[in-house]
Amino acid sequence: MIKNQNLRREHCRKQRKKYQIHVSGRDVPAPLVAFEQLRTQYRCRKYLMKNIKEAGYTEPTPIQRQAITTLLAERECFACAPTGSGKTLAFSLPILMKLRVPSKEGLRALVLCPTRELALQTTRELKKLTVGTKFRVRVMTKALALCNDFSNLPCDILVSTPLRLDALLKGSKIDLSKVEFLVLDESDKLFEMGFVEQIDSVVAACTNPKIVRTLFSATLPDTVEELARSIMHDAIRITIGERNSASQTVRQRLVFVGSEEGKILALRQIFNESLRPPVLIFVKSKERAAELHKQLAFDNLSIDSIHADRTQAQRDAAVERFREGKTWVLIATDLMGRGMDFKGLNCVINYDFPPSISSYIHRVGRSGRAGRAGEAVTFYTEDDVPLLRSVAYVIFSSGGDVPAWMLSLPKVQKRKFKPRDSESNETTPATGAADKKQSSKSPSQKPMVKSEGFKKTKESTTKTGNRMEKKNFKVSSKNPKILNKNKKVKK
Ligand SMILES: Nc1ncnc2c1ncn2[C@@H]1O[C@H](COP(=O)(O)OP(=O)(O)OP(=O)(O)O)[C@@H](O)[C@H]1O
Repeated sequence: MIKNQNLRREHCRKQRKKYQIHVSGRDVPAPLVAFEQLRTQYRCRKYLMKNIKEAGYTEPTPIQRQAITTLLAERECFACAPTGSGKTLAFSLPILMKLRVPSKEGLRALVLCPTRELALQTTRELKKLTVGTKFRVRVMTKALALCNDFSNLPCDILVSTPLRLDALLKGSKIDLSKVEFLVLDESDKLFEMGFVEQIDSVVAACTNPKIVRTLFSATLPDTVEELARSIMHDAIRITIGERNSASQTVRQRLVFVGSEEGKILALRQIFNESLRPPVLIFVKSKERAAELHKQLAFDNLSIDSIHADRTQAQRDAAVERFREGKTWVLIATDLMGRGMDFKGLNCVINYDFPPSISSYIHRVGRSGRAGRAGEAVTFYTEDDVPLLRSVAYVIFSSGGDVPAWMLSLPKVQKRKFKPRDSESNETTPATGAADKKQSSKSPSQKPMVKSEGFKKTKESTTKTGNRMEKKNFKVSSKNPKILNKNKKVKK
């Protein structure tokens, strides 16, 4: 018996070493060896096995190996794995397995995403997995949010942005008391200022004592984990590879462009020398996106832009055309930086320097997905030097080449420059009236979070990232609102 246990432990250890799976927590379930094990050991239903096969997934990715068995064991977890490593399937698959069959009982799984675009994409992935069943997967759209009574709405899994859901909770229009699985996707983004209050109210409304809560992201700062740990129960931490690092399949380059004017010249040079569409260009604000779109309009390229000033229909169409390959070059703000999966995206260009390390990691992670090769070019000027060292380190630690002088630049203790306006403003809008109100404020205008659950004391809107950029989160020792409502909370 003891010998068998030791053998099993040794097997787990070897598996984790092979796939660079790092875990911490009590009694962590063994990682999955193969998808087939889901059928033989976990009684996975036929439809799901068929849909996994039809999606072309032959082998689980490292995060899927560990997160699937963890969630099947109904353990709460923090999962940090590189961009494009299959985190969506890592939470979708065990949720569908645990729900087993559609039910009239009401909403049983909830996935929160920071942007509407990501919510739509996640819904699409979930729908692909449920083909052949009567599972109802819904995305919380503007039209759906107008529904007056959700109790009669057939829905097993809901995907939403936090702000829209919070508005419904405030109007007592939706009941989350039956939710068995709560996923916070891109969780570090969700814990940023502006979202925390909404997350708090959603978490507090999920009163099912059996709820399993889970956080997924490619960047999970310690501060976010600490903050969430205060409400999670016996959570397991799963990290794949090095924490908060860029995907190793993306070849990353830094290009000095001298000044602002140098950027357009450098961009045209790249296009002339080696344009390999599709290309995604990141800029720091919606104004910059519109301006660059205008500048490139006569360059004989199939070009489009996506940002908060465009209507929902325009944004949806822009994403669709880019997916179909009709648009070669898409200019975007950080609205597109998180989670968006454009298969075969060859190149990301950071036209404007990213405002934080996490923004850098997520932006460049739009290419090089699912093990494919990708490329990321980041323009920088002298104004960008304060964050250059940190970005250079990220490139260096994911195997890229950077000049030695960049790594020896002085460490920036506190960001001397103001957070740029893109990430915080661009990822929240167009999810309803509340969202619009939110997005029209600059980070410095945003109200302090009053939530009693996850508290922050200082502004840190765009400061997610690795340890080089600590957030000013303060974990409240008590979370009265949540402690009262969720029985499973660790005291
Ligand atoms: N087991 C698998 N085998 C092959 N491809 C997979 C597998 N699982 C997922 N994929 C594919 O990998 C791509 C990236 O998956 P996904 O969008 O879930 O990544 P992610 O880890 O959530 O990335 P991000 O951090 O950027 O949100 C998708 O195109 C998906 O279809």
